[in-house]
Amino acid sequence: MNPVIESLRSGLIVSCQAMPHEPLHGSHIMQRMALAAEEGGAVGIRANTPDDIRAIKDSVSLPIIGLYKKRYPESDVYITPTMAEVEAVVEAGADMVAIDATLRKRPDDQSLKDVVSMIKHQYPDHFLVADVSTFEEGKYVDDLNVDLISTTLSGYTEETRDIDGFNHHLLKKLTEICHKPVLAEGRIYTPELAKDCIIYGAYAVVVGSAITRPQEITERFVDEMTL
Ligand SMILES: CC(=O)N[C@H](C=O)[C@@H](O)[C@H](O)[C@H](O)COP(=O)(O)O
Repeated sequence: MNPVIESLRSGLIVSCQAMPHEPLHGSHIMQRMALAAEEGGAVGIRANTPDDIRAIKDSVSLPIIGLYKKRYPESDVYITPTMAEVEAVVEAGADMVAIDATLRKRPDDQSLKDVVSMIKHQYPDHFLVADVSTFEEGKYVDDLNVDLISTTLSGYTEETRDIDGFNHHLLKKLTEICHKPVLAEGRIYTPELAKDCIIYGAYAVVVGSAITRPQEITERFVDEMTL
């Protein structure tokens, strides 16, 4: 296995993301978050937008899963939706590129299969992370030329919107059938759950909000304290 992928095994990947409406938005802040994650023992960083990726690349030596969230009116696909965003993520210095790997209509009307082959053809040295929401999507993409599969979108698509919390069931099913390493991602709020994900067979665990979104962390405390 490639040393970059190998370095992620059984480790914690910290997603450092803040959208424009969030209090911690800003590449400098995400760079500090990523530094803190590195200091704490993370094995990788997941980051959104070319600016954040560049800033993090400047000061952190961990491999970066880059993505670029962009909304197009004609499609619900927003995680690195077209080749233009893939190119921007690669140019910014990401080692891996995460894309929406659901079977939904894409903004440029390309099929997922074609997008995956284009990316691997154009960027053969970059690793491709397929963000899925269901078992069927994971099974489908496992046969394409992707390097890792992540449970990122479970709970965020029409088909899965009733799923609340981390989807253990999806992780277990994917780790059973997929030939590619599977990342556990999405609403993993505790170290205990992250450890369980590794026990269930996750190759590595991606944690975002529980580490890097203090407004959400505060909210969970406040909710829990409401008698
Ligand atoms: C659904 C979607 O757009 N997820 C995004 C993907 O990059 C991020 O907003 C999440 O923070 C990331 O997946 C980590 O998940 P969590 O923050 O729940 O630990």
